[in-house]
This record gives sequence, structure tokens and C-alpha cells, in this order.
Amino acid sequence: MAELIDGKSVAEGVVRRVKALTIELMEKGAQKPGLAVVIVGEDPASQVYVASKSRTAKECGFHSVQHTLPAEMSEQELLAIIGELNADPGINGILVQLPLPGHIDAGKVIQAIAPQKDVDGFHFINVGKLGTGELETAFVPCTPAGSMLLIERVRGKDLSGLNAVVVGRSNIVGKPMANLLLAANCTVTVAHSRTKDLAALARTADILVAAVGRPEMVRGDWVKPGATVIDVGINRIAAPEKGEGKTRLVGDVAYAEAAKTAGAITPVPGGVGPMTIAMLMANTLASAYLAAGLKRPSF
Ligand SMILES: NC(=O)C1=CN([C@@H]2O[C@H](COP(=O)(O)OP(=O)(O)OC[C@H]3O[C@@H](n4cnc5c(N)ncnc54)[C@H](OP(=O)(O)O)[C@@H]3O)[C@@H](O)[C@H]2O)C=CC1
Ligand SMILES: Nc1nc(=O)c2c([nH]1)NC[C@@H]1CN(c3ccc(C(=O)N[C@@H](CCC(=O)O)C(=O)O)cc3)C=[N+]21
Repeated sequence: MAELIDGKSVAEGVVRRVKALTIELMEKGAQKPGLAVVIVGEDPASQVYVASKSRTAKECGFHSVQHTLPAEMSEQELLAIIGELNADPGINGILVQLPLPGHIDAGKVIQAIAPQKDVDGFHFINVGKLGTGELETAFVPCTPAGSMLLIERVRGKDLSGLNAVVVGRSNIVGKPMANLLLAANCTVTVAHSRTKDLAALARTADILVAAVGRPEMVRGDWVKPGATVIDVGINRIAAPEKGEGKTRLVGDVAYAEAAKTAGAITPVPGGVGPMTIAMLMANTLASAYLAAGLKRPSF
């Protein structure tokens, strides 16, 4: 039976460390780290995530600002707010919750965030730094960064000789995840919707990361015995057993089957999700340390 990788408790440990380092930073005379979270529209899932980001920021002792904007907000108005946050010395991190309403060009909005405040790590500058291994000053996207921390807990920091398969190639998860695994000396294969015989490929993986968005697509017989399985997927499915119209969260991996073969596996919920929130705090803290001319803390 696989070891359960308890993302929730690892995330709590990261938040505790952020809290302590925030106090240390202020004792050095620097200002309180500031995080601004911007949400446009009323998407319910986004509201849940934004609420937990703002709540955790306060728990870390940050100056936490939330801009809750109407869906009809124009692209120009949003860009103006980002400009103000870029210029605000009290703000070290800016996150604009995705997805944005269709009439707003998300790419343009993301690139308008000052790279040194881009705690999502989506700006070209930060993507380029990650791609070229300039990790000292890069902001790494929170979900891959959090997933790497969980992998390190199981396998250590040097993954030399291990085969990694990342299923999914999105800009916010799959591609940065592959870059981080490569930087840790894995042999990395990135799979996607055009990949032939995905199951056979998945079975070669010592480290298997699923970031697809298809509930329980990865079956138990796709998992190499002893593999480390990181399930990034968050899918809400019908849960009739809980009553009429009820739903529950499942990942991209069929957990019960996969846990029989895997060496270690993350649950959904309680795995990668909480790590995403925790790493957002770590990125904001890093930004505040860099702004104070100090070396960023490691996690
Ligand atoms: N826990 C967390 O903090 C986070 C979780 N997520 C979750 O992770 C999942 C992925 O999100 P995101 O990265 O934004 O995904 P995207 O929807 O942007 O991309 C999905 C990827 O999966 C690939 N894919 C789709 N179908 C298949 C298939 N049948 N076989 C193989 N590959 C396939 C796509 O291939 P192609 O490129 O060819 O289209 C694409 O690369 C979602 O469930 C999302 O909710 C996302 C962000 C944070
Ligand atoms: N600019 C931007 N940055 C993001 O990082 C970003 C985003 N937009 N848009 C959406 C995705 C998704 N995301 C999650 C954050 C926390 C959980 C999380 O805490 N999940 C809990 C469950 C929470 C629940 O109960 O729904 C868990 O998996 O245990 C999940 C997903 C960040 N995202």
C-alpha cells in the first residue's frame, strides 16, 4: 500500500516557516510583506481559492489586500489597477485569479504585472528564468513548486537517474513542472493529448505527475510499482452517495487503484492543492526579502 503524501501537513509546515521568517524580516526593519489578490467576476471555485489565499496571507502576518471586481470590468480598468499595485511599495506580490472573463486578454494582464511582484511565476521574465535555470531570482509557479516539495519529501532533492513523466503541458503546471524535474536531474518526458499509448509511457515513470483535468483518467495499471504519484487534478464529480445533487472532488488519478501499486501518492483533496496556497505565501515572502536586498529563504 502506498505511503500517503500528506500535502496538507507539509503546507502547514511551509506556512509556519513563512510566519517565522516574516517576523525575522520585520525585526530587520523591513516592512510587512504585502500580497494583493485580484478576482474579476463571481466564479465560485475562484472565490473559494481567493478566500483561502487571503486568509492564509493574514495568518502569515502579511499585509493582505483583495480586489473583488465586477465581471463587466474593462481590460483597461483592470490594467490600471495592476499599474497602481506595481507602483505600491507596500505590495510585494500580485496575483490575478484565472480564469478571467472572456472580454479580457488574460495574457496581456499577466504580462502587465511587474516581474518582481509576479508571485504566480507566469510572466515571461520568470518563465525565461525558470527555463534557463536562473532559480535564485525566478518566481516559480506555485503548483509545480509545491509538487516538487512533496516529491523531495519522498525522494530527496537529487532525482538523478529517475524517469519522470508529466501528463499535461500547460503553462501554469505541466511545462514548469517538467523544468523543475529536469533541474533536479530527472529524465523527463512530457505527455499530452497527442501522446501515443500514454498508459505504457506512464508505466515507465518513477515519478508520475498528472495535470490533465480528467477525473480518474490515470488507472492503477498505469503506475510503475513503487512510483511516486503526484495528482495535480482537481475535478468536481457527482456524488449521489452523499445525496441528491451532491458533488465531491477527485483528482486525475484513480486513487484507490493507484495506491495499491504506487510507493507514495498524493490525495485529492489534501495533496497538491494546499501546497499551491503555501507556495504563494513563500513566493510573496521571497519577493519581500529580495525587495529588502536580502537573500531569499529556501523551503
Ligand atoms: N491543485 C492545484 O493547485 C491546481 C490544480 N490544477 C488542476 O490541474 C489540472 C490541469 O490544469 P491545467 O494545467 O491548467 O490544465 P489545462 O487544461 O490547461 O491543460 C490540460 C493538459 O492536459 C492534456 N490532456 C488533456 N486530455 C488529455 C488526454 N486524454 N491525455 C493526455 N493529456 C491530456 C492537454 O493536452 P494538450 O496540451 O494537447 O491540449 C493539456 O496539456 C486541472 O484539473 C486543474 O484543475 C490546476 C492548477 C492548480
Ligand atoms: N492566477 C492564478 N493562480 C493560481 O494558482 C490559480 C489560479 N489563478 N486559478 C485556479 C488555480 C487552481 N488553484 C488552486 C488553489 C488551491 C487549491 C486547494 O486548496 N485545493 C484544496 C481543496 C479546496 C476545495 O475544497 O475546493 C485541496 O486540493 O485540498 C486548489 C486549486 C490555484 N490556481
